[in-house]
Amino acid sequence: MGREQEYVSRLYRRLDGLRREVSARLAGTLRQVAGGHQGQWDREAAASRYTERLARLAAAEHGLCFGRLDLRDGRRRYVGRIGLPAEDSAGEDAEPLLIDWRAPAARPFYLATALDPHGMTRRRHIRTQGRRVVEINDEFLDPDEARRTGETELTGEAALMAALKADRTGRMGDIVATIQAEQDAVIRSGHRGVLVVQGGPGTGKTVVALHRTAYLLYTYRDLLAKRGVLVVGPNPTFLSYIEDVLPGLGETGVLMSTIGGLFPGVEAGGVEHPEAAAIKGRQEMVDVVARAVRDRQRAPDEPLEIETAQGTLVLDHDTCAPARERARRTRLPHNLARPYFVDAVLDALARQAADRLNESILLPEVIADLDLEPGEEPPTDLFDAEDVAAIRQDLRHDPAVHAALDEVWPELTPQRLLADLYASPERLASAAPGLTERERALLERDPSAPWTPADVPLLDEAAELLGRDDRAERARAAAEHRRRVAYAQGVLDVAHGSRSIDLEGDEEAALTPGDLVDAETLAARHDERDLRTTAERAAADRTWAFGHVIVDEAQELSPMAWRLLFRRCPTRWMTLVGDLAQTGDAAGASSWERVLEPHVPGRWRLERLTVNYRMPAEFMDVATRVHAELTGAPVEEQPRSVRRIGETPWRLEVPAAELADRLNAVVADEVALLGQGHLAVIVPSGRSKALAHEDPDLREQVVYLTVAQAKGLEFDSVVIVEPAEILAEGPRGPNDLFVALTRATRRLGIVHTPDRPLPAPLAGLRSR
Ligand SMILES: Nc1ncnc2c1ncn2[C@@H]1O[C@H](COP(=O)(O)OP(=O)(O)OP(=O)(O)O)[C@@H](O)[C@H]1O
Repeated sequence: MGREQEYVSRLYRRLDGLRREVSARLAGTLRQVAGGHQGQWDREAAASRYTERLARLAAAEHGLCFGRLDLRDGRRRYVGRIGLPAEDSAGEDAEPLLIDWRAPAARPFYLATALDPHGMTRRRHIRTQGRRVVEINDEFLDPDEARRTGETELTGEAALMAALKADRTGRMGDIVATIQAEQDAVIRSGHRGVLVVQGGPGTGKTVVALHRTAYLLYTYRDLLAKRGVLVVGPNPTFLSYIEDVLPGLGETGVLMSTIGGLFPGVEAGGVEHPEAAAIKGRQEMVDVVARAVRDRQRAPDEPLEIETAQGTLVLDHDTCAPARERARRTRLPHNLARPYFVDAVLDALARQAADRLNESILLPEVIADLDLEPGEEPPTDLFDAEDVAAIRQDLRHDPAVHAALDEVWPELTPQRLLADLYASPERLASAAPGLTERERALLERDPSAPWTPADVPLLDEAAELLGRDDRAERARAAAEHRRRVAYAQGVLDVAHGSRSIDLEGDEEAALTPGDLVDAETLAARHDERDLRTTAERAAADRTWAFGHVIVDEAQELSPMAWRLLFRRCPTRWMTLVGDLAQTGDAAGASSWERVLEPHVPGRWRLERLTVNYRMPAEFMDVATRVHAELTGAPVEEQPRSVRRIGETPWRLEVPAAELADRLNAVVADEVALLGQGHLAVIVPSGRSKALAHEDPDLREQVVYLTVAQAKGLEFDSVVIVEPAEILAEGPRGPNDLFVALTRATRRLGIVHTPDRPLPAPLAGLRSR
C-alpha cells in the first residue's frame, strides 16, 4: 500500500502541475490585450478551451487513479479518470503515468478474466479517500487457477460489492472503477446507427448510457463538440438524479432535457389527463396536425366581403380554390406557400376591382354618349395591364385585404395552430375524424392553459408543416452585411488615401491594409461572433442537428416523440436504453421493432444487459414473480442479481382508518434503520396530492413519490403503499408495480389495507 501511495502521490503532483500550467496559460490569455475583433475572438476561444481543460482536471481530483494492470512482460499500467502524460523531464517517449479509462489501453481492466487474461497477470483495484490510498484489492489472472476453482463472471468483485453496498445519496454516481464486461461492450460499441440496449431493472442501463456519452465525447471529440450530444430523460426529477455523472467524468458540454423541454420558447409545465397525453402521442396525430393545417387553407362557402379603398370586393370560393390549389402545388410548408396563395388572390382581386370600376364607369348612358365610329365596338375595359398592376399594389397594402387573407390562409405559429385547434370542437371534429367524440373532448382546452409535455412533439410536427417565412429576417441580415462591407470598404479607402507618401518606391513597406485584406473579409471579422456553448446554441434552436442522441427510459416515448427525436438526429446515430417490462405510459412501447422499423428499417442493433446490480436476489425474485403472474412474461428474461442479503421483503396490513398514522410510524422505524441512507415511499397517483411532492428533492432522506416519478431512481429502502391501487390505476398497472418493486437496494416493504387483494407473491410475504 505504501508503494501505491507513493505512485498515487506522484500522480496528484502531476495533476497539480498540469493545473498550474493550464491556469497560467488561461491567465496569460486573459491578460492579452487583443487587437480588434479577430484577436478578441481568438482570445475568447483559447480561454474557453483552457477553462474546459481546467474543469476536466478538477473533475479528476476524486478517485483520480482507481486501478492498475500488471502485464505479462512486467510492465504496469495505471488506469484513472483522465490520462496523465509523464513529467516533461522523462522525455517524449516515456509511457504515460496514467491512462484514461476510455483509452483502448485501459480496456483489459474491464475485460480481462482469469480464463482470458488479455496479456495481463493481475488487476488491482485501488480505493482512495481524498488523496490517500485506503484499500487495495488484487485479482490474479491465472488461467490454470481459474480452471481449477471455477471463475466468477464479475470483474473486480470485491470493489463492485463495496460500491453496491454503499449508502445511496439521492444522486447517481459513476462506475468507472467497476464497469463490467457486458456493460463495457455497450459503452464502447462502434455501431454508427441506432443502438438499443434492453435490460431489466438495475442492470445499469442509465449509468452505462452516461458512460457511453463520456466515451463518445472522448473518442469523437471534434465531431461531437461541434454538433453536441443530447441526453433525453423521462422527467426533471430523473434529470436531477443523473446530473452529476457526466460533470464528474469531466464532461460538461451535453444538453440534458426531457421531451417536454425540446421546443425552444415553450415551457411545457402543464399537467393533463394521462389519456389525453396518450392520444396526443399516437401516430395518427401526424394526420390530425396535417389536417388542422389544411383546414386553415380555406376556400369559403360563404363569400367574404372586403371593404377596400377600391370599393367592396368579394373573396369567394371560386377565387380562393384555384389560388389554394396553386399554393399547395408548390409543396412548400404552409407559411412559405402563403405568398403564392396571396399572389394569386391579389391577381384575382385586382381584376375584380378593375371590372367593378369598368362597370361603374361604362354605364349604358355613358356608352350612348360616346362618339363611336359606325361599326366600332364600345369599350369594355378601360384598364391596361399596368393599371391593373397599380390596383394590385394598392390592394396589397390594404388592411382590409390583409384581414381577409388572414382568415383564409393565415400566417401561423405552431402555438397558434394547436391552441386554436384545442379551443374549438368544430376544428377538432374536422381535423380528427378518426377520434371518438370522447377522445376529442379530452383534447379540448382553453387557449390560455399551459402547454404539456405531450404537446411538444405536436408543436414540433406543426412547426415542420408550417415552416417559417423568414424572408424579411434574411433580407434584413443581407442588408446589414452589405452595410458592413460598404463600411469596411470605406475604412480601406481611407487607409489607402492616408498612406505615407515618404515610402513611395519601397513597394513592400508601402503595402496598405487593402492589399492584405478585402472588404468582405474585413466585414466578416466584424460580424458578431456567437460565443455561446454548443449545448446553449442547440437548446435555443429547434432545428439543431445533434451529433449523437442518448435516450433513457426509451420505452416511455410515444410515436410522436420519436418523430421529434429522429428529426433532431439526421445521422441516426443514437443510443436508446430501456426496458419494455417497465413501460408505464399508455403511448409507450411494447416492441422495439415497432418503434424503430419505421425510422431506421433494418439499421438498428439490439444489445442486452442481463445482470442486475441494484436489487438483492431476494427482492428481484419477488418482483419477477409478481410481474410474471400478472403479465405471463417469462421469468427467465429477468436479470440475475449479483448478491443476496439474507433478508426478504416485508408486508404490513393495517386498517384503512389507520393507514396514515401507521405509515408515519413505519417511515420513522425505517429511517432509524437506515443510518445515512435514503428512503422512498411510493404511493398510488390517486393519493399523490396528499403525499407526493410535484418537484421532489431527492437529497432529502425521505421522499414520497408516484411510480412515474420513481422511474429510473433507486433508494436504500422503499415502502410501497397500497400496491393493489397502483396496479389498478395506470394503463399498464403490472409494469408500474414492477417498477415500484425494483427500486430498493437494502430494504423493501409494502403497506396495505385488508380489502384490496394482493397478487399472490406479495400476499405471501413475511409480516413486518
Ligand atoms: N458496473 C457497476 N459497478 C457499480 N455499480 C453499478 C454497476 N452497474 C450498475 N451499477 C449500479 O446499479 C444501479 C442501477 O443502475 P441503473 O440505474 O443504471 O440501472 P437501470 O438499468 O437504468 O435501472 P432501471 O431500469 O430500473 O432504471 C446504480 O446504482 C448503478 O450505479
